Formats: sequence, C-alpha cells, structure tokens
Amino acid sequence: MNCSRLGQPLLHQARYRSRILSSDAASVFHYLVQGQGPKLPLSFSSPPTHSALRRRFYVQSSAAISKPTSPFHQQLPRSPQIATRADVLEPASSLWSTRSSRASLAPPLNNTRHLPVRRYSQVAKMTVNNFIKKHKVTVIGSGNWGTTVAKLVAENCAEHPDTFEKDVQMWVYEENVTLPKDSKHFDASIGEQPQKLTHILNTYHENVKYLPGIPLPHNLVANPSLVDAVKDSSILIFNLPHEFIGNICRQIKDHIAPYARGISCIKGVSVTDDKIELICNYVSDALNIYCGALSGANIASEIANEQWCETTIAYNTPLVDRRDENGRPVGNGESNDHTKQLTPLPLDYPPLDHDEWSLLFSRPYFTVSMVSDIVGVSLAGALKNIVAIACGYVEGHGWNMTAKTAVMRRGMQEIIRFANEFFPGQIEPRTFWEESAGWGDMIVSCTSARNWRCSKLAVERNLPIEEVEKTELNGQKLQGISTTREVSSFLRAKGAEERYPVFMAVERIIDQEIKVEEIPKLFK
Ligand SMILES: NC(=O)C1=CN([C@@H]2O[C@H](COP(=O)(O)OP(=O)(O)OC[C@H]3O[C@@H](n4cnc5c(N)ncnc54)[C@H](O)[C@@H]3O)[C@@H](O)[C@H]2O)C=CC1
Ligand SMILES: O=C(CO)COP(=O)(O)O
Repeated sequence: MNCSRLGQPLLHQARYRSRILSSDAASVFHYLVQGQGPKLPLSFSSPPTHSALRRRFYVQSSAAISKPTSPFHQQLPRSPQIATRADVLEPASSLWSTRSSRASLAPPLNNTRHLPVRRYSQVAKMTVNNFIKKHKVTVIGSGNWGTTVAKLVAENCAEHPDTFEKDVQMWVYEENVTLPKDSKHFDASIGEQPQKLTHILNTYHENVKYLPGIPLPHNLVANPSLVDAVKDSSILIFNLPHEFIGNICRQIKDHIAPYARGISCIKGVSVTDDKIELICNYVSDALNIYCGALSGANIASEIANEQWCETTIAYNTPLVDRRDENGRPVGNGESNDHTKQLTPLPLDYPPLDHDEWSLLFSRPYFTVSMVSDIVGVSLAGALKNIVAIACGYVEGHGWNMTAKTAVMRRGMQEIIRFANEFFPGQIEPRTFWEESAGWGDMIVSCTSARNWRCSKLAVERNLPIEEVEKTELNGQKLQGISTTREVSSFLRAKGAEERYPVFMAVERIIDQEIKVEEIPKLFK
C-alpha cells in the first residue's frame, strides 16, 4: 500500500466503517506503540516523516480494527478501561491536522517557542495512562473578567468530559446584592431585600453585579468558601484584582492539591520595597505550584457576549509534568522554574501541557495562542494599564489620536525597557509585537478599557480618578492606579525614574502634582 494513495477520506471511511468500540482503538494503539504489531505492507516513498509515521499508525489501526478476524484482533491486549472519548471515533484526518491554537510541545527554559509540535494523539493520551482522573477546575474570582473566564472555561469543561470534570467551581467574594425591580430575576416575594451574590448566581445563573445580562452555564458553581472551592482541584485559575492575591494565597496554601497547576489572568505586579515579582511567580512561590499567565486584548463584556477576540497564554510546562509521545514522564524530578521541587502531576490525570490549556480556554469566540514567555506576557498586561491611564488623561484633556499614539509608542518603549532592565534575558521581543498580549492589548486598553475610560472622565470632570472608579464601576477595580504607584515606588527605589517618564508622569497626574498639558515637556 502506498501512503501517497491514502487520502484523508479513505482513512475517514476506514475508521467509521469499522464501527469500533473506542476501547478497541485504545488497545490497538497500545499494541502498535509497543512495537508488537504485525507489519502491514506499508511502504514509504521517502524516509518517513513524523506525520507519515503517525499516518502509518492510523492506517494500521484502521486496517486492524476493520478486520475483526485478523491476527491483530486475536492478539490484542485488552485495556481494562472502557474509553468513551468521542474523539477516538472522530475522523482520522482531524487527528493529524494542524491546529494553530492547539499548540506545541512545551518549550524549554529559554523561552523559545514555535518548537517542533508534540501532539499526542488523543488515543495515545488515554491509552498509556488510563487517566482515571479528570481535571477539576476552580476559578478564583468572580468579577467582570473572572466571571467571563469562568463562563468560557465551564463551556469547555462541559464539552470535554474526558479531560475535565464537568462542574467548574467559581470562588465568589460574597456580598449582598439587591435585585432592582426592573431585573428579570426580580421576585416580588423577596422584594428589594438584599440576597447573597452566590445564591443569585446559583439560582439565576447570572452575575447580576459584575457581568449583568450574560447567561452563565449551569455547570458553573458559585462557592463563597475559598477553601472548599479549591479542594481537590488540579487546575486553579486566578482571576481577581492583584491587590487581593496575597490574602488569597495565604488562605488556600494548606488546602490545595500539591500537584495543582495554575493560570493567572491577573494584570498587575507584586512590589515590595525594591523587589518586583510577576503575579504568576508570586503564586508559584506562595503555593509551591507552577503557575502560567493569560493576558491579551480582552474586554470582558465583549467576550462574555461572544464577540471574537484573541488572547495569549504563557505556560512553560514544568519538567516534572512533561510526558513523551506515548504519555510516559520524561522529567526526572527536577524543576525548571525557580528552585523549588514541584510535586508532579500524577499520571492518572491527563497531561497539562499547551494542548490541554488551549482546550480549556479556546472557544470559537476566543482564540488562544500558546507561548512560553511568562515574563513578556505578564509585564505587557500589567504595565499597559499605566499607559492606558495616560491615554485617558490625554484624551480627556482634548487631545486626540496623534497625542495618544505618541503616548502609546513611548509607553511600549518603557514597558520593553523595564522588562529588559529588571528581567534581563527573560523576554522575547516578539511577544510585544506579535501577540495579543503585546501591542494588541495596548491598543484596546488605550481606546476602550476601564482604566482609559475612568482617567478620561477624571480630567473631563476635574475629579480624582479614584472618585470616578467609585462612582462609575459599581465595585469593579482599576488595576492601573495601584500598578502606577507600585511601579513608580519600585523605580524610585532603583533610582531609575528618569528612564521611565511616562510611568512617572502618570503617578504625578494621579496625585494632581502636574497637569496633563505638561506631559510633552517631560519627554525632552
Ligand atoms: N474586566 C476586564 O475586561 C479584564 C480584566 N482583566 C484583569 O482581571 C483581573 C480581575 O479583574 P475583574 O474580574 O475585571 O474584577 P472586577 O474589577 O470586575 O471586580 C472586582 C472583584 O474583586 C472582588 N473583591 C472585592 N473585594 C475583595 C476582597 N477583599 N478580596 C477578594 N476579592 C474582592 C469583587 O468581589 C469582584 O469580584 C484584574 O487583574 C484585571 O486587570 C484582564 C482582562 C480583561
Ligand atoms: O485588560 C484589559 C483589556 O485587555 C481590560 O483593562 P481594564 O481593566 O482597563 O478594563
């Protein structure tokens, strides 16, 4: 049989005609990867490439399965697990197709990306390790972005029950909320009595305070107990204003699974005296787990309404979690992040690598790009908030796009300078140019996000920005104000103020020390 004659439709048909049980597919694959399979008369016209070899597997397994009386079937080792994944039965073509958002082999330490693709076949993933357990997901935070991310993650958990537990926990900072009379959930028997936000969430499946008007999936469970929400979760998604993360970590430290892995969607940094830390690294250190970062040009309300956008996830799979093509561990107990010893993710869980993170976060309306530049992604997301405030001030003053563009350009220069100066050798410049987390986020934040909007209003109304935050945001928090103060104080401690005129100017305008029209002369 010549491989070149095997079109995808043929394979597709072969797999469907066979009407296999998925457990048979798993067994066949197991058998073949062990190298015990009978040789089918396959020939390659040139040295086989990786994809050709994968095709060989599918051809062989399809052929074996389609002939129940073949020696294959008689010799097949039986897997004790009855696998039920729908994707075992999916058209074979899709199992080797390139999916840009279903990304690549976890990159090595030096942050390089676009590496050779590791794609476990879905069959390989479940065969070798049996994956008795599924990932339990908890979202910590339920604000505007917290609820939006919880929504999309819950949609994916419902769609991928082989990898994730269906129910997603969402920790809610409990508060009392009054449903207004015009709310569709208004209940005359309760009237305007305040009700617990978690009760409203679990009853009406809507976050009436932080994401009004958006129906939430019923498998998203609001939980006011932080400790209970994180219990036994292998995936923790941190999504709340950065000023609360220290307190959260202290509360959950002794209650999380030691092998849990995290993603921080938080845009901010942690600064103490002359030390600065990325939020995801702060989480990693505080909890002794590994934590990546998600950041991009993302306006929560638009994504909640399923308007399309992109994001970037940086995740540098710890060595202890890496598995080879057959699902076997390749690490030897070392850790590639910081100096700590991580507890490996147990082998009875599906792996947690770029593929799985992408599976968890990608939606038709949310395109995920996986990278490993943790520092670039985190700093771009945190520091653009300072620039967004500057742009709001400029626009509130009455200057338009040209002035804002100058501020954005200089702001981006300062972000990259900051990253190079204080995290030397740890960023990839193309994160800023090519990723949603870079220029994409800068543009959206300086033209339509909350930090920009509130600082613009502050100038227009001649009010401190904190006042506008209180009156306009109904409990939502601006990250730009505290980040400006933290970064300015860090720069002062380092004696580096002069190299960061945009960052420093924003602090002085917030404190009403200078006026917006003085900005240009600071750049001389
Ligand atoms: N909203 C957006 O469009 C986007 C936000 N982000 C980032 O996501 C992170 C979370 O922001 P949002 O979800 O938008 O929050 P938010 O600003 O909408 O809401 C504030 C949240 O903080 C909670 N909270 C208040 N006091 C608290 C306390 N003492 N302890 C713990 N929680 C408390 C509130 O219950 C509420 O859930 C931020 O770092 C933000 O920069 C990132 C991308 C988009
Ligand atoms: O990060 C954001 C857009 O990407 C949202 O920023 P704001 O917090 O200013 O709304």
